[in-house]
Amino acid sequence: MAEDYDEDDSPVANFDDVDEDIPQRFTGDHPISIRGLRNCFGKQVIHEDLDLDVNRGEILGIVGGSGTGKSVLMRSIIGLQIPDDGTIEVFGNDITAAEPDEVIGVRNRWGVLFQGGALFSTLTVGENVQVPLKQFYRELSQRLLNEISLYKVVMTGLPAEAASKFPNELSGGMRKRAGLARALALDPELLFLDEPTAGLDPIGAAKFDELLRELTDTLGLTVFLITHDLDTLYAICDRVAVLADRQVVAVGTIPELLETEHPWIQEYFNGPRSRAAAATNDRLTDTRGKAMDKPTGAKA
Ligand SMILES: Nc1ncnc2c1ncn2[C@@H]1O[C@H](COP(=O)(O)OP(=O)(O)OP(=O)(O)O)[C@@H](O)[C@H]1O
Repeated sequence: MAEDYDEDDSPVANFDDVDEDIPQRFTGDHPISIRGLRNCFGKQVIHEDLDLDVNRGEILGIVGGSGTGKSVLMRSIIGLQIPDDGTIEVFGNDITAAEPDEVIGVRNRWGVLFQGGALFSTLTVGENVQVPLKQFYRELSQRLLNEISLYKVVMTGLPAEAASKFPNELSGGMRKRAGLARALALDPELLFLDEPTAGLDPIGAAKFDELLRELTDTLGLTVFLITHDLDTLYAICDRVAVLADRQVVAVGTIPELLETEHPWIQEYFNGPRSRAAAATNDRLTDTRGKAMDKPTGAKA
């Protein structure tokens, strides 16, 4: 992107040659495709021969008992954990075999919301959102950075004033939204979320879920969502992938998962908490209408 200057000598972006910088959106079926993944820490084997395809446009929930390797799987896909074996294709590129330059070209097409939000406490919310923008688009003027970050903040349902606040001046729910605004800074096609509703009260969690479903549909995102929250699984996930025994042992809609005989799946989805979540979701669907509440891509 070429640099230009406005009347007060601030550099402004020149978008004439911007097409060269922006990759085409991925049009294949599976923005993420994993085969034969193996991850170990010393003698501890976390994943062994793990396969997974994520469908374009879906919200895929990732569940599994504590320590089954959900976060390690996410870290492998975004290049923070080098696998011992296997291939991980993101947008059709095998990132495990890619040169660092190639990984950078893919990295600006995803956004990540880590557990806890991971905002920089010494930066305002707006400045936090500007961090990835500055990293990938060094030519953007401060004026444009301010405008883009404000737009992202408002898009996640925060008031405009939140952009000039520091993270510790916000509630837990607002901090999650601020983290989401930063994850969306680069207009990603893929969004990774690690337990985004952990620590939120049920109403705050339900509102965050609604926002996530709405943004996924309007922005055409594909979402990889690690969660323990059964309400989230029922309310917004198109499919759920279950990690157990070092692999993805099943992936499908919740009714499809219930047809499998895996003991962890039966215990998890047939337990009282799951039945309560299913009943709540059915009640909401009845009250507000199927079209509003059911995930668009859901088969169930
Ligand atoms: N950097 C590391 N070094 C050594 N062991 C690690 C490292 N990161 C993760 N592990 C181990 O890998 C296993 C899987 O961890 P991971 O955080 O992916 O689990 P998880 O499924 O996300 O768990 P939870 O639901 O409790 O968050 C755990 O036994 C953990 O101790």
